[in-house]
Amino acid sequence: MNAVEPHIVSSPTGPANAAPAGGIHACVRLAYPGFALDVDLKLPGHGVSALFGHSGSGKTTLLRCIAGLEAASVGRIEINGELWQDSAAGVFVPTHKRALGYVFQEASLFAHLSVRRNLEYGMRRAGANKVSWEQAVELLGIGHLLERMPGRLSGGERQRVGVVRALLTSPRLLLLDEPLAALDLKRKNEILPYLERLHDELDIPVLYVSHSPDEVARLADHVVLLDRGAAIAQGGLAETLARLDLPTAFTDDACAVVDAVVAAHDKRYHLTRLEFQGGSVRVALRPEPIGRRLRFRVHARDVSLALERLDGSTIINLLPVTVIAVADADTPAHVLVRLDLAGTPLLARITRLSRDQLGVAAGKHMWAQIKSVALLG
Ligand SMILES: Nc1ncnc2c1ncn2[C@@H]1O[C@H](COP(=O)(O)OP(=O)(O)OP(=O)(O)O)[C@@H](O)[C@H]1O
Repeated sequence: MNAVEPHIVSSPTGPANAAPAGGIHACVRLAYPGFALDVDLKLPGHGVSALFGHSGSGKTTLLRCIAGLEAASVGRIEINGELWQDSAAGVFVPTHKRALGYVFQEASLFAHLSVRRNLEYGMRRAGANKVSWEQAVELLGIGHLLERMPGRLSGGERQRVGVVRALLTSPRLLLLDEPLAALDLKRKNEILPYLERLHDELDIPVLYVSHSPDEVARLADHVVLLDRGAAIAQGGLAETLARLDLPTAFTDDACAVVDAVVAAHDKRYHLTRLEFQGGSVRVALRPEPIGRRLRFRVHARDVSLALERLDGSTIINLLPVTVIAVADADTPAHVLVRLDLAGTPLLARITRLSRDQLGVAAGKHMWAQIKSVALLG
């Protein structure tokens, strides 16, 4: 992690050579002694794209390239139709003209200015705001903190102020570099709902660097796995998590993530039915109203397989699935099975013995028994 001061960057008027809108394209190369970054990313122009990878895999370096902080980087960077860099054409828009908000592990605020003055300082240097003051302050829930001095903020509050400050610069792209890394679990859980609201209520694409599979599962729509400066996978979150061909380092806690909608509440048994593409599951009664979107996670170790529907069982979530592929798991005793549930990917971790006894192989129709479902958020 590079310790750099956060930027407050202003909104550019927009380079003359802007191309039609169309996602984030970051094709970047940069070499340090002993490390080379070489990626070609095509990411959606909305939602949260998580950059995930081990320490030293190049996540921060990639963000710094996108922000224009690495003058030696070469390649092409285009953000929803705005060209920030095209080395072949000699284009390099300087950082202060890239409409981006950058939030680091620890938001560094001016200690002698109140939260309000810190935010106003950022705004003064920005142009017309895409996100209003009221909207940004409300989204991150910092209205009651505006007159405080930074020294009297908790770590989580500082980060929320840092995100508001970044939003008030009218970014076309938000770069969040492990914004929760310096927080303990309690503070992390306090701030995550605010980050989820960002995602749900603002149309600003976010690149989110994280080491934490939990954060990625909870916040990301899209994921990029970085390994030694290369993007070894990129794609939709559910699809990428269910890939069996990635190094075990990324899959030792294999799970599937499913986006669902609250479909029904059963007050008698205190259960809620969540519907998703290809099926539904029942979970302990949820407070959310019918129609609310919810994401849940199913660990591969919590999914078992049967040849027939086993109704004489205490497991209430039984789903018909098709086996897509079988691969080695984290121990020699187990295999990971990728399953398809009418378009929704699931993973099961079963023993090799069961694989052979039940003839688990690609194309086979089976029943998945889901022992536990974890709601995210
Ligand atoms: N200014 C620099 N000069 C030389 N090497 C650097 C420089 N900045 C980073 N590196 C090296 O580049 C590699 C990638 O670093 P980077 O900070 O991008 O990784 P990261 O994935 O963000 O790691 P972490 O999760 O620990 O923050 C590391 O090997 C690091 O030592």
